[in-house]
Amino acid sequence: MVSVIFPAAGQGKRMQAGINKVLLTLGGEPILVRTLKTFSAVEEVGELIVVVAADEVTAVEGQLQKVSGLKPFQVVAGGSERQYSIYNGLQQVAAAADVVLVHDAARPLVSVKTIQAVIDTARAKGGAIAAVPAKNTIKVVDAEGLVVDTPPRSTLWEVQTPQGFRKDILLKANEAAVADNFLGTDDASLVERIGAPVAVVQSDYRNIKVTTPEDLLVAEAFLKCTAEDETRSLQAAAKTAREAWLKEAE
Ligand SMILES: Nc1ccn([C@@H]2O[C@H](COP(=O)(O)OP(=O)(O)OP(=O)(O)O)[C@@H](O)[C@H]2O)c(=O)n1
Ligand SMILES: C[C@](O)(CO)[C@H](O)COP(=O)(O)O
Repeated sequence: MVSVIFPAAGQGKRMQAGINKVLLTLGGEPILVRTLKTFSAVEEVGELIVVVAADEVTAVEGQLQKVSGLKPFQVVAGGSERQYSIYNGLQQVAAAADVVLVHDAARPLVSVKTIQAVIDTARAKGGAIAAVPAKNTIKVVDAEGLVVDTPPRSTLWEVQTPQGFRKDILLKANEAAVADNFLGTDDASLVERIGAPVAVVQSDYRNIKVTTPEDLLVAEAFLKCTAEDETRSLQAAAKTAREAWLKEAE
């Protein structure tokens, strides 16, 4: 059985909405609800553990009880950092779970295909993370703002969530991070530290983390055009327009 922990206890400072951004509406429903519905569509997922700020637990629980079609869920209080929120969620994982996924509640456009691939790869390899190949050249920059390295782009992936691990591995990695006072920006970095393998699963560029106000615009646009065949029809329309433009110049 797969348990999924959803860190949703952030303050959404960069969104500047004055409230927890995962409660903002996207395409007519709260970001958090959209995210939970997608995971509920995955057969192997057995429980949803939603981690919110302590003063939001009761309200979020009440609202989620009104949503139909969700897998069994619990709402628990988070911590001051994403990693601490996940650690709190981990304490609640059911004994029957063999794989635990962590997924930012703020990534509502994740696909069922990516979730399933992360589950399968985590079971096979121990750890798996959704990611996309870097599109831009990435530089390593020192404290003075000088470039110190340009890693080959073919080796660089932009990491997303879900990130999935066999339960024992994720628990061990979190305990080690607590013991060493290590704070990572994603879950895999904790697992890498204990020497366990983490495999990359190619996701898609739509699985954005809604972070700043313009991300809401982008996410709404993606929602209007979710299926791959719709992307292809956009590509075809762009090609036709280009041909017309070139013809006009003749
Ligand atoms: N103490 C925290 C901080 C973040 N998160 C969650 O981790 C995810 C990714 O974090 P981020 O996008 O940085 O969200 P915020 O912390 O809300 O944003 P900001 O940094 O702009 O305040 C979000 O779903 C957020 O709710 C969490 O559960 N607990
Ligand atoms: C885990 C993550 O989503 C991978 O891209 C990201 O590192 C979360 O970072 P944030 O600073 O909490 O937004």
